[in-house]
Amino acid sequence: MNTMPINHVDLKALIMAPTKYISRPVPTISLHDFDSRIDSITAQLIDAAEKVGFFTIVDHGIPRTMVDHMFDQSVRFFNQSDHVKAQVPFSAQYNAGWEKNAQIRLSTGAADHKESYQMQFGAGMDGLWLSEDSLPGFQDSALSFMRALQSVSEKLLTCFARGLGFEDDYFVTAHDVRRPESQTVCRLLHYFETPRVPNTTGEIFHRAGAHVDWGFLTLLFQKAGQSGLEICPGRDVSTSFGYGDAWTKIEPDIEKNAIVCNVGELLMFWSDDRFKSTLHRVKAPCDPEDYYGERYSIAFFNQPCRDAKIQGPAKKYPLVTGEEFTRNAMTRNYKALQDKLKSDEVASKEPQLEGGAAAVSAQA
Ligand SMILES: O=C(O)CCC(=O)C(=O)O
Ligand SMILES: [Fe+2]
Repeated sequence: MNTMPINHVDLKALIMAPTKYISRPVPTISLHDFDSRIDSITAQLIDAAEKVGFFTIVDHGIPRTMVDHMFDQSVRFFNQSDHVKAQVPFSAQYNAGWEKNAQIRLSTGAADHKESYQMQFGAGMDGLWLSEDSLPGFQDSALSFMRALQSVSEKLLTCFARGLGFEDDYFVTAHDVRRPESQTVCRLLHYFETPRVPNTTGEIFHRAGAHVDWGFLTLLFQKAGQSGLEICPGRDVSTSFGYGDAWTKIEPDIEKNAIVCNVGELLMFWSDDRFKSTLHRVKAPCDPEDYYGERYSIAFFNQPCRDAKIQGPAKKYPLVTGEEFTRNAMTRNYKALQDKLKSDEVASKEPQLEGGAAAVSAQA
């Protein structure tokens, strides 16, 4: 939810300036012996959500072989020709499907150089899976992986409910992926290799422009060596674009099979702003030490069911449904982007603002 007005600064110049980094501990939280340690895990999660908005979880029970298998499936998917992938185009209505170079971020006013494919659990995916003939076994593998992520997510949702003083199953029920109202999304991401030679046009090859996620909680897998994810630390910058601020790298930790988690705007809202959604990006490579190769990542966005009733324990904000929250976020971002494009005079064509992941700063 990018609620703050856009800073009218020369973003391009700031993006091209050498990035300032600070090191900042991003908590690592183990889920081992979850049932007997739930209170201690809850305390750690709450602390991380309040102070950083980003944390990693380990000992979550998803074997690395399963993660690697899903990355292999992702490579298989993206290796299909564009013509084939275009058979399952991104649908704004269902927030699912494939997009390429279509997600324009509010922070950059330009499209990310990437392609992504979003999958859901239910009927919203009708017609949005490639056929078994084109990609045998893909759908089964993806759904098994998504179910595994859902079960890890449910542990975290239970802790967040307990930490906020709700019944333990409160968030789990609101995010029930077996229901047709489910909006939870798994997103495969593929960023293209970036040329190392400085380009004469000055075009910046954004990977994922700075944004905050608007869902509840995002779980992200990275691949060994394919770095680039960065967060802009500090609570104060969580709702503005913070260019020029100091960033912190979140390197892939494959040895520990870590899942990177971040609080989305919805959890911030639902906690009456107690938990902070944090600005992050996949950096446009520009410094010599940056990673310029192609990058694959997998994000799982916990989203509430359309009919979930959303209001924090202190009722700081009026109650909204899951559907309204999503629609409001998209409308606000859509409008903000249009204003930005107008003011930047870069609106040479109508941006592709389908909503959801391929929309402005959506799911992303
Ligand atoms: O690819 C990544 O590492 C991050 C992706 C991301 O932030 C998003 O899709 O919301
Ligand atoms: Fe994100």
